[in-house]
Amino acid sequence: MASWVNLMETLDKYSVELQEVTKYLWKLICENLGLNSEKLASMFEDGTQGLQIKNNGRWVPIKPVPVVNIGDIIEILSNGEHKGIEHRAVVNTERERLSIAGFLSRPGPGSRCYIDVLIIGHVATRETLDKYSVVLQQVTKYLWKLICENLGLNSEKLASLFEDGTQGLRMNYYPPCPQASRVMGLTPHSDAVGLTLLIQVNDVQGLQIKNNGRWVPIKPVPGALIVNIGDIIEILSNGEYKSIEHRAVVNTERERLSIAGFHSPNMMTMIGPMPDLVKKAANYKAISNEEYIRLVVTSKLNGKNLLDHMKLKQ
Ligand SMILES: O=C(O)CCC(=O)C(=O)O
Ligand SMILES: [Fe+2]
Repeated sequence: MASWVNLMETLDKYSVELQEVTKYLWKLICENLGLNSEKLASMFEDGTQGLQIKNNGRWVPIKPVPVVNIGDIIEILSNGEHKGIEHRAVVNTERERLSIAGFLSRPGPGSRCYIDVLIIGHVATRETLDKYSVVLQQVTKYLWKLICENLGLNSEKLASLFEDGTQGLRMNYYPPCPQASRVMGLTPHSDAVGLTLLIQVNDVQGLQIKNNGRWVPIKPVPGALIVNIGDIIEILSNGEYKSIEHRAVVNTERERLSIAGFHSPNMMTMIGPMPDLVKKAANYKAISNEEYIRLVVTSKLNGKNLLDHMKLKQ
């Protein structure tokens, strides 16, 4: 399966194709403005630095690579947890500088919005990611069935909740760090979704899971999918399944890549214990999926703290 998404190759292609797309955009802009497009494109070949972002009150210059800025809407939706990034552009004494900003917005309910974000302007990987997304959905379907059988539920129960749900793909890139023991690639957390299917793209070890209070490294096995139980399955199963706390550490010499496929139920699903599984008492409260998402985006990524908001005191 990993051969379907060779991330290194994909990222290389992405960078080349992004340049192609940019060239195409220059052409369109120039046509619109009646300018010489060759001349404009040549100005971008080695980029001019000009963008600066504010960090701890200081202006930090950003190299001319594609930049993603968090916008004000995300700041509002996340109730200030993620801050819209203050930025400015300075001018150069000798060279002119141009930039293009792409604004990403969610194209309405549906399962493909994150994938669309990943491939904006990048037509070549649409097919690869589409294929990969479908394979992941097939694998989860099989897993829903197994989990239902384990829990003594109707075998279609979970599949019906997740069928029109949300699927998100995140590609994680961890650069090498000479002081690897002093930094964390990804802070300890459990995934707020139902199930995560993860591949460790290259053979650099980095994923660790918490078992009996100790961090256990997960060895990368080529082509293997790692299945992480997320918080939603813990809640729906009334605690029969426990979500797994995990983190990613970095390597001193080698970069590391992973792709996480997140699977959440459809928006109509109540996030609470399934009635068939409440034998004595519900261990978690039930809230709408919308409220749950609000809780997720306003909570800090910190171990399994999200579940503290959902647990009912017995
Ligand atoms: O990089 C990894 O192995 C972990 C990624 C992860 O936990 C996540 O994306 O939620
Ligand atoms: Fe995770």
